[in-house]
Amino acid sequence: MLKIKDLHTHIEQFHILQGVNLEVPDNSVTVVLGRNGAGKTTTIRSVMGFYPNMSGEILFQGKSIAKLPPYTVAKQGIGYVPEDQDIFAGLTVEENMRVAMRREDDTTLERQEWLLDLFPDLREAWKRKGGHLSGGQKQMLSIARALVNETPLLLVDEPSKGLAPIMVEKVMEAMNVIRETTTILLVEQNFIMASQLGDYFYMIDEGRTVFQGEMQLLKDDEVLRKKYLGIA
Ligand SMILES: Nc1ncnc2c1ncn2[C@@H]1O[C@H](COP(=O)(O)OP(=O)(O)OP(=O)(O)O)[C@@H](O)[C@H]1O
Repeated sequence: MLKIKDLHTHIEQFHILQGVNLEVPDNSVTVVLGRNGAGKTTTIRSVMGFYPNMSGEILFQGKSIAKLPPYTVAKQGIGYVPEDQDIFAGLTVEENMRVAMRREDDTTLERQEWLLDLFPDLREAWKRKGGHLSGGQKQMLSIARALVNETPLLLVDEPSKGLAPIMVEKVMEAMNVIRETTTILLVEQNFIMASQLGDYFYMIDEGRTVFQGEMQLLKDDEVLRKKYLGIA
């Protein structure tokens, strides 16, 4: 679904990514792990086309998307849920959904219904303004917005960040349903969530891919987890 080869990204004068290699197989959940500042968010944002000052190859369904601007990347069918949730505080949940739609046809409205079944909290908060939602509801809305259009690939940046445990649970349950129809690339520091959802992992350290494999490998390898994640 997605292939990243030797990605280098500069932000201003800084050489942030210095060789990220990553593959996301169809119908999988692939998790990007690494310490704070390792380059996980920059990797996802590079795929979305936020940094024109990059080199390397980014292939989505076999087609190069490197250096395309974010709206073009999104239109190819890549949904993006940023770390800080891109919802409009002054618009209601309903309006936030409508703004995200590329078309208001039956298929899109059916997808919206499916998303509201997946996140009943959003149905309940339908007429509430984005700014008045809880952190968990904002995260759900951000995910729903990214998925309301035809989206073969979803990039999600730390969906559990700052959420109460009950909300983490709800988001994780929803992701488990979403994975049945959507390939996912997930950045996640919460190792419980990462290890329960992930089929494969990539470890990024100092802007480079340093390790990769099936998630089971990492679950079984305490030394590796300690070395790169600082957790036992
Ligand atoms: N706009 C920017 N200007 C300068 N440096 C930046 C900028 N954005 C990110 N960086 C630096 O790039 C490095 C990678 O940041 P990135 O956000 O990708 O890390 P991360 O692995 O996602 O970590 P975190 O879990 O803390 O979000 C960090 O050292 C960060 O300080």
